[in-house]
Amino acid sequence: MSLGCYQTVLFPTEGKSDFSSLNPLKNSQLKGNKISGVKFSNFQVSQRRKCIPMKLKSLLSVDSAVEIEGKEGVNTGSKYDAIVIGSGIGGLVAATQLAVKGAKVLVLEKYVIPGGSSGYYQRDGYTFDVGSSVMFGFSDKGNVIYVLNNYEILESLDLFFGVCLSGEEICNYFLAVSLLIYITWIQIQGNLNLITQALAAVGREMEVIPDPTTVHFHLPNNLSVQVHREYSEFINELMSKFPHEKEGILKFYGECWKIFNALNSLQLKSLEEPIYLFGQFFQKPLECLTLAYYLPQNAGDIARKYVKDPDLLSFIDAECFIVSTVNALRTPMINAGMVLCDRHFGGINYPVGGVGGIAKSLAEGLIDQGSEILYKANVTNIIIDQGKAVGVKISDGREFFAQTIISNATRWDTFGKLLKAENLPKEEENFQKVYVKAPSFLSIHMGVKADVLPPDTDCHHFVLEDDWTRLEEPYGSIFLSIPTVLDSSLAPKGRHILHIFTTSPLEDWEGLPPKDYEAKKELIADEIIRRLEKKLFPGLKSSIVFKEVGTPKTHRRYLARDMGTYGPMPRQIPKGLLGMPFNTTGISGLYCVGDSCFPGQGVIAVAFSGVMCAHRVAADIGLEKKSPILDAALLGLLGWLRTLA
Ligand SMILES: NC(=O)c1ccc[n+]([C@@H]2O[C@H](COP(=O)([O-])OP(=O)(O)OC[C@H]3O[C@@H](n4cnc5c(N)ncnc54)[C@H](O)[C@@H]3O)[C@@H](O)[C@H]2O)c1
Ligand SMILES: CC(C)=CCC/C(C)=C/C=C/C(C)=C/C=C/C(C)=C/C=C/C=C(C)/C=C/C=C(C)/C=C/C=C(\C)CCC=C(C)C
Repeated sequence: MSLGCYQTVLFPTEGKSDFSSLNPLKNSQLKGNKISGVKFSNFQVSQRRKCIPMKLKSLLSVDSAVEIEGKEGVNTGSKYDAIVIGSGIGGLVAATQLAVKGAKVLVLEKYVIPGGSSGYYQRDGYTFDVGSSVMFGFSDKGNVIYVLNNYEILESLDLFFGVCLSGEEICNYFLAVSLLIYITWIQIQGNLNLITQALAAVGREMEVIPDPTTVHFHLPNNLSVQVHREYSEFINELMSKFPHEKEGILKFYGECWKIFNALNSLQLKSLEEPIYLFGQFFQKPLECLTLAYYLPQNAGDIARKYVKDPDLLSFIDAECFIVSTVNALRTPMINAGMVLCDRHFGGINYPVGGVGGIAKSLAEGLIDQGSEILYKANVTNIIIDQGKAVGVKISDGREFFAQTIISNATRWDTFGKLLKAENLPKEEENFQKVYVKAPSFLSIHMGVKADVLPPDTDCHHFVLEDDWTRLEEPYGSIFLSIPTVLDSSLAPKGRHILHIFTTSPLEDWEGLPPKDYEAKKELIADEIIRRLEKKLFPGLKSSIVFKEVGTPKTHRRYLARDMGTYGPMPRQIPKGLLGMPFNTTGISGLYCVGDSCFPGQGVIAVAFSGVMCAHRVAADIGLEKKSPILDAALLGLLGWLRTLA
């Protein structure tokens, strides 16, 4: 998840902006305004995971990437094609995509390094991911040959004949056919490896380590499920836990594959750009209609069509919760389809050296394209002239101007802080009616003695011990990532990293005197560690050699997200993705990108939002085809559709 932990003990004062003391790069040297010489230890890739699909190139050397221009370096009066506020993955993808189309872009980042919730920090020889380490959309499967597996074949046959055949009947009857088709290669476009594509667009490539298990669930009634990379292994394991629901399981996950395959076959660009959108409908009518059909639907409703067992439905809730912070009934089916299949299609892959390398590589690539990135640049206002966004002002008083302004701050921050309240467009009012801020997180970054982990421990765990009703409650579910299982170079020899997080509202942490605040952090962290010790790793507490606890206040401050929120979540049951705004806003020249835009939370989701945003902006500044009449018609139609959500 996105929430990072910077040491609140060191930086307890809200609003203080002495960034020199916050340098997360303990091994780097800050030379004036330029960060240089970040060196990572030798990358020792676990031999257990042999397959390394991509080659390491220019990873994590920020000598040229993190070029921080000084006051004199950036020409504040010059006109850029676009200014991007914030260098989260959403902002960086929008910026780099625009830069490769020929735009001159300036990214303004409040912090000292890029990445936002996908950043990193270093302490005592550990390299910690600020957010979690589960990377979707990061495979080499793009424009590839794709193999159908048995379950998809059965599902397609079932669809084709329009009948409900039992799993066993189908298996016997079509075994021979199925085996034949199994080895038939079917050419489809693979387009969902968006992180890989975003890096490749600016000539970057990262070595990744395939994760054999996306997540290991430890759930009530001693339900333990490992989500194996291989789809058939996962489905077999799930069916073995719920043998009476075999058919329902195949049908629910089969429906996810229909969505995934439709998505994966489209060329992904802005759904707000009519020439592209109509073109896709023309080229791939079935796929587009499939997506249009699922657009207003939620995963929980579809699961209930096929599944009756309450524990299995709760399992599907947990599957959805880890990617949307809400249960399946409130998770858009398109998003569920995307994540529940990509983990088996491209698989989850961890970048060697840590997640922070993605943002660094994008920032490097941006500069290579002739664009600029300025750190310690806290945007305080978006400048509006005659109803159009024309520039921004940063906290030291400097102003920058551009044809378009793209905000990677959340919509609440953009419209609540960077613009005056009277500028709140109707569309934003609607958004705030349909979506609320998801709670923030408590995160614990730890270094532990390696021998506390049993051999073959999985990298990611989700723990909810006794009571399904606690799934969405604060401190109810525990997320745990151990990235050193995949990449041992992230910690000193003989140590592992444990990154633990759980939902926590900001309100729990406000108004406490510093001593009570520290005591509360220790108390809650201890309880979480005790639960993990009991469930997973006996002796955990005594194995801790390093520990830092971040609270919602930490996240609000260092990620610049209102209330430290993880992202938007629907206020009530949503109509799938229908109510989620795209990138244009009610203010001419102002665009939003990131997790409060379609399709929502998640690194791959914000990367898609960046791709969409760059396409729409490029059309508006004349770098892509555009039709003003069709634009007006489509934007009107989409605005109207959103009011139905
Ligand atoms: N797979 C995972 O587990 C994982 C890990 C990390 C992050 N995430 C996802 O990433 C998503 C967030 O990505 P994102 O791109 O929307 O944004 P982000 O919050 O990660 O980044 C926004 C950036 O904008 C900067 N910023 C904000 N206001 C600013 C201002 N006024 N002036 C200058 N800079 C400013 C912040 O410092 C930050 O760097 C989350 O929804 C989360 O789901 C997921
Ligand atoms: C326009 C109209 C109206 C219509 C038309 C139709 C069509 C064509 C449509 C289309 C559509 C589309 C293209 C769509 C797309 C979508 C997408 C791409 C989506 C995506 C999504 C994604 C996501 C959501 C993701 C997420 C993720 C996440 C959040 C993650 C997280 C993770 C974590 C937290 C981890 C955990 C950990 C542990 C367990 C430790």
